[in-house]
Amino acid sequence: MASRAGARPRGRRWPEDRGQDPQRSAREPRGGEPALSWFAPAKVNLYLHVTGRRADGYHLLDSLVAFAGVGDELLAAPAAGLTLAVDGPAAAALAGETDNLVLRAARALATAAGVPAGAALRLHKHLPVASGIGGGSADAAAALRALNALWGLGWPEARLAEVALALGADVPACVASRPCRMGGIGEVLGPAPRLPPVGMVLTNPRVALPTPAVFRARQGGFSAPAALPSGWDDAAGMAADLAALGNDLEAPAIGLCPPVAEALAALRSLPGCLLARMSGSGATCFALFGGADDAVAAAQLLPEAWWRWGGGLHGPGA
Ligand SMILES: C[C@@](CO)(OP(=O)(O)O)[C@H](O)COP(=O)(O)OP(=O)(O)OC[C@H]1O[C@@H](n2ccc(N)nc2=O)[C@H](O)[C@@H]1O
Ligand SMILES: Nc1ncnc2c1ncn2[C@@H]1O[C@H](COP(=O)(O)OP(=O)(O)O)[C@@H](O)[C@H]1O
Repeated sequence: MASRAGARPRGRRWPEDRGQDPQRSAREPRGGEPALSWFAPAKVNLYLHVTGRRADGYHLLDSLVAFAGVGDELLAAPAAGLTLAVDGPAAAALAGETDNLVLRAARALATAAGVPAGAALRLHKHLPVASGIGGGSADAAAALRALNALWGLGWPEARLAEVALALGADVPACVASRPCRMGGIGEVLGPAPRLPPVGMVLTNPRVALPTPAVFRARQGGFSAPAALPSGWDDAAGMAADLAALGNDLEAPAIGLCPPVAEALAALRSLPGCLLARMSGSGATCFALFGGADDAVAAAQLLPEAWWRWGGGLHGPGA
């Protein structure tokens, strides 16, 4: 349930003077080793329509993606070789991971840039793994941004996004880490409608749900892309429009993992809940509220055994 409250007060935008990367922040050196930290926020699919399927089996999507004020944190320091240490409340879920997306991202960037892959990386893992909020994708994206700076590459976001797509369909959106309209298999990123300040609760009944299985379990045809306004003035108007849309992966996810339905019912019963829906391929579900304070209070009412978080959005709209 960590948020970046210590490094970035909730509801405040990043200061303009932090340099070219709004996710980068100064960090006290750890153990005498100078390090910079990058925030890897949770990705939330406010709606998700599966609009088609490519010949290679990947699905075409239409989704409005926003980022929550909770996430992992990646620290990067100069080093001759490439190392990664993982700690934090969700680290145990990655104990058996032999090919962490952070290391894959580092190697992919080094290869693409033709530079040696040298960095001492430390990942504070807070987000539940395999849970529909793109934690691994956010970590990979943070690594790309961190090493772009550490290795002095100065690549623009579009060039990083090319390396990102080879790591996962969600990684380009996580490189952007700002609200966007997602198309293609995840690599077509357009502007999002203007988002109002909203509160958000995220919860996961602590069940991992692998993305390929959920896509495989999907039945029926395809949905049309949504028609969205240019912006919303308040959370209630945004929730009302989103209520007319859906997450096409929600039904197959519930079929594979009934606790998703329990999480949705619990979110809908919270005072002030404007909308509750599953994110991505699940099992994490979100609820929207009028403000961040309402969401913080509501999250406390969910079962303690679940992963739960309440707050505001990351970036514009926060
Ligand atoms: C469903 C989404 C929605 O944002 O979120 P998550 O549930 O992962 O958070 C993403 O599209 C997930 O992106 P990501 O997790 O990066 O997917 P990848 O690693 O590239 O693909 C994992 C598997 O998911 C399926 N897949 C993924 C993306 C896509 N557009 N079509 C697919 O069919 C494929 O079976 C693929 O082998
Ligand atoms: N740093 C990482 N964080 C999370 N998962 C990782 C990481 N590195 C590799 N993985 C692998 O990627 C898979 C998908 O993880 P994740 O991005 O959390 O899923 P989702 O996109 O559904 O939220 C995990 O099952 C895990 O095996």
